[in-house]
Amino acid sequence: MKVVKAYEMAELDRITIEEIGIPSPVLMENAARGVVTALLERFPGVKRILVVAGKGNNGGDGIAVARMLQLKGIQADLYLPMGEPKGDGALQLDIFKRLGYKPLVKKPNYKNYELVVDALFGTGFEPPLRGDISKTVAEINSSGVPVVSVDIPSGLSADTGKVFEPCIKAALTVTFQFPKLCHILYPSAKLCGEVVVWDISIPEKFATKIYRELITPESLKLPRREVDTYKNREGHVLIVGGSAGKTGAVIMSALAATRTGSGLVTVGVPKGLNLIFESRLVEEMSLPLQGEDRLSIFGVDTILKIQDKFSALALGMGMGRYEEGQDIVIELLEKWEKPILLDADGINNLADSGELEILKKRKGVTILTPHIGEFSRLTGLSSEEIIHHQTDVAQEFSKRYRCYLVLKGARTVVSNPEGMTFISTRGTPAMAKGGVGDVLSGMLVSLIGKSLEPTEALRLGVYLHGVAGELAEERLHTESLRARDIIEEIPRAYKSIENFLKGADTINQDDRQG
Ligand SMILES: NC(=O)C1=CN([C@@H]2O[C@H](COP(=O)(O)OP(=O)(O)OC[C@H]3O[C@@H](n4cnc5c(N)ncnc54)[C@H](O)[C@@H]3O)[C@@H](O)[C@H]2O)[C@H](O)CC1
Ligand SMILES: [K+]
Repeated sequence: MKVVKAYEMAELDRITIEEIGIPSPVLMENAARGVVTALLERFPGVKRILVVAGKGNNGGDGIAVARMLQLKGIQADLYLPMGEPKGDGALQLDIFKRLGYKPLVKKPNYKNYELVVDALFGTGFEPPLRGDISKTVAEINSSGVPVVSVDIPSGLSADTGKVFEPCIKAALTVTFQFPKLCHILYPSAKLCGEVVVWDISIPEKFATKIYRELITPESLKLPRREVDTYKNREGHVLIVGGSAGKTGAVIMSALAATRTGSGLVTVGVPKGLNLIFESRLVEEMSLPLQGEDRLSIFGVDTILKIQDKFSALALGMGMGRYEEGQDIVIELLEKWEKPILLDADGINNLADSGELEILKKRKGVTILTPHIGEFSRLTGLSSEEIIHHQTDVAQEFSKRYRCYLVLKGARTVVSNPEGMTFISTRGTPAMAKGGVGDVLSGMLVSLIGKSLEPTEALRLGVYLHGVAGELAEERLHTESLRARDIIEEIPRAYKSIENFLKGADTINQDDRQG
């Protein structure tokens, strides 16, 4: 499913109205019907509703909602704090009045209602809120009455994860045709409550040029093993990293790669620490590299000499940040010709070197998997800028440096050099713990090493990781989840996606998905 910005929605709207000929009041009628349906499903038996409507089309939707509820015998009072609406909203008010209903003449007491429908502003709103209407928003919020927002909670911008104050805090938001960025990205998504996306007859095919998409299970392709396959054909990945005090990162990546399906997994680690890895790993092999408590630059030659043995390389987990580390990263980016995934200190060392341009010169596939902090180091952008515009900044970086990016956060965004971005809404706050990123990099390099098309591999890996985290949380407890528990759930996560694709909907799609 595509995720849109306000101007894209307006354009889709325009094409539908002008080129297909569906009149705008029909779209408004569809929109209002969606709000009424979702509202009554979520709040069955509700009797006293207040609809607060603005002067634009969002207000028009609200007036239609009030009319539809009244016709069902539910008290739905209409309050127009900014006066009578224009355009299609005026048409709606006329219909409302012809049916014998009248808008309230005085400011209502919000507490007299069981539910407030917020139809003040939608996609036409440009924050921040100006004028007296700020007070109305604050009063609705402080009334404690649950709010259903039409399209977007009034006060938010459709285009970003940023929260603008004051802003309506909704229990339910009913949006039209496509979710907007504010419904998906944090922190704005927290103000939307449950999000329902309602079909209002805008054809999906008009949205092909939109570069943002949610990762949904039906869009995934699982790896498939031929009956006559053998271990090398399933990929042999090399995972390079580790330093004194940080050996666990490589171990977790390696275990995750095995569970994700690699035929063979080798860890490339400082030889001074090799015994630690040998004693913790069973199925995985180790390649002792030059270096005592961290990798030395001489290890690069050792790796390059046997490059042919491997299908992909992951670099950086627990390697440490140091000058020689920067040289290791740069030399491998230059000379390793197969797919390379850079994570953690691999990214930090690249950022510290300031040699990002080297990414453009690579022949093989390059994947960077930064979390917000690492991406901030890499780009100089503030954490807020990144979080609020996660798809935009990921897209820009991928296009500029011709690489794949997995930008990790409460939402994770995958972007490719062509500029497509994919958002995963799977996962849980329980996954905010050390080691979880190392597990992801092991899973991703495994799928890349199995020769899946890179965008497909990253979309699947990120989704699988989120589902495995949710399953671990369900089995254990939010506070108790360890990164290793996620590895243990990879098999069940695979199964749940497989069952879903077979048509048995056993996937745990909770309301975080919207
Ligand atoms: N295809 C669809 O999605 C459909 C959407 N519908 C609804 O229409 C709105 C968008 O309507 P629009 O008239 O463009 O804008 P709004 O109603 O959101 O608001 C415009 C209104 O607000 C004033 N304004 C703007 N910024 C501010 C500000 N900072 N402070 C105060 N006032 C502000 C502006 O001057 C206008 O008066 C969409 O969200 C849907 O709900 C259709 O009904 C169906 C098709
Ligand atoms: K609204």
